[in-house]
Amino acid sequence: MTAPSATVLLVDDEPHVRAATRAALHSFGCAVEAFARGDDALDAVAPGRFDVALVDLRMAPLDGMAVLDGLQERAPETPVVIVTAHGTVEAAVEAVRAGAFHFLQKPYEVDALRVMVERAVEHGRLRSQLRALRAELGRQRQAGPIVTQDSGLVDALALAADVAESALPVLVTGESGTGKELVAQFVHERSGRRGPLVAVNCAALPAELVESELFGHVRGAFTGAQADRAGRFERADGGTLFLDEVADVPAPVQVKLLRVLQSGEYERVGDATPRRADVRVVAATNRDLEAALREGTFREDLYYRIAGVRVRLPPLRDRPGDVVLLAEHLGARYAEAAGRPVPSWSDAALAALAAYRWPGNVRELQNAVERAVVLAKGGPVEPRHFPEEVREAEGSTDRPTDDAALSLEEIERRHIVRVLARSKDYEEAARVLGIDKATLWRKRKRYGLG
Ligand SMILES: Nc1ncnc2c1ncn2[C@@H]1O[C@H](COP(=O)(O)OP(=O)(O)OP(=O)(O)O)[C@@H](O)[C@H]1O
Repeated sequence: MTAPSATVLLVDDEPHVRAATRAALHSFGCAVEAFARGDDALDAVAPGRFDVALVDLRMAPLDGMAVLDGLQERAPETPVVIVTAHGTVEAAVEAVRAGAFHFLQKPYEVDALRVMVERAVEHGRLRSQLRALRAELGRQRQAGPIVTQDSGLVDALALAADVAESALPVLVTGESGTGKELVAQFVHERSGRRGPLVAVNCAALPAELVESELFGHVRGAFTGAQADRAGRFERADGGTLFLDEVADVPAPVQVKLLRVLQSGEYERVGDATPRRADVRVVAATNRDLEAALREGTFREDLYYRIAGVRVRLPPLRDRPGDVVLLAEHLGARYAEAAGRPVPSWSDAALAALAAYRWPGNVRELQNAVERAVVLAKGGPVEPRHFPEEVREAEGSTDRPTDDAALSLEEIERRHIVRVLARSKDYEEAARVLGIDKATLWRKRKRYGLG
């Protein structure tokens, strides 16, 4: 058997057929879960739990077609082989049309069963691989150039480019939506590594699953581990692993992470066999890792291992010159992908973009820009095409403001916002405003301008 660890779901209401099929499957190394009823079988189904399903067509209360339907809904990756009685080829063909992988006519030889299961398992594996590849391609297609004119960010990217070809880990820090994943792609593309870029978000996983997600597990390692499974390190072999929200790696797993970073060695959960992976790690966090160090929730040795090369991404509000640049870039890119004309921007729209604080950083800007391009229907983008909070950030929007009702302070704040948006750095803004940098800094703090 090519796939000795394949787990087969067997659904047949005849006890002797179940027993005989189970014995045959065991004899070529498969694990089997057998059910007499389709509804009980469907209750046991979860994505990735079975490598192949062998389903009898004629059963009650649920027949094979209904089980096929349920399987496609709950575990679309699992290939289904429909088993039919002699002379019911038409129904079997119908099942294949409805999405079954193939059918097997009773009575069949054990060898025919073996070949069918082997082919179905292989088919399922290829399908999963294809899906993973498509996801990777989608990820790569989305990645565009990193657009910035901020000198701090340019320096940080130059450092990332300098170390890209080495195997050194890189730590990318920045608020949510500042482009950490984009930097991981930037490093991977310049690394010359032929393997894939695989991403894992440690904060999105329940703590008890992080280890098995990173390193994989063997069948039976814990409840729900129905089959052997490769982890992200294994899948990223020869490539790059983007470890997002690294501060959320639970303490016991941090030790194992340190080990794989130092020696390339790790073990799957439930298996003592050491494995090796050649993986470059780009870690990211939007939290204060130094604070986590002080609090003792993040290991110091791991910190020094991953933070040797550090790329700091400033929040968008601290890169006022980037907002308009990015809006134009993202607007043109979106319009091109959506087959719409490249948008033009009214002055009021640009002023509104520049005045807003963008707590969700570039991701929020991207959403606002895409929405505006759609709503503007090919005409110039106006403030009314932005979400309310963006519209309201600037006084000079579509809604005329009664300037006479504003305090001097508010007028000063708005003027500073406007000048910051048009200046390439704080020095230039201070010059335009006719104040020194320290005064500008105090005013920025007072008005919450980054
Ligand atoms: N400087 C930039 N130039 C062009 N696009 C950018 C830039 N920064 C971010 N983006 C785009 O903004 C979106 C958010 O970026 P990304 O997903 O890399 O952020 P992140 O910091 O990883 O966010 P999170 O912490 O929430 O996961 C992406 O679509 C990315 O392509």
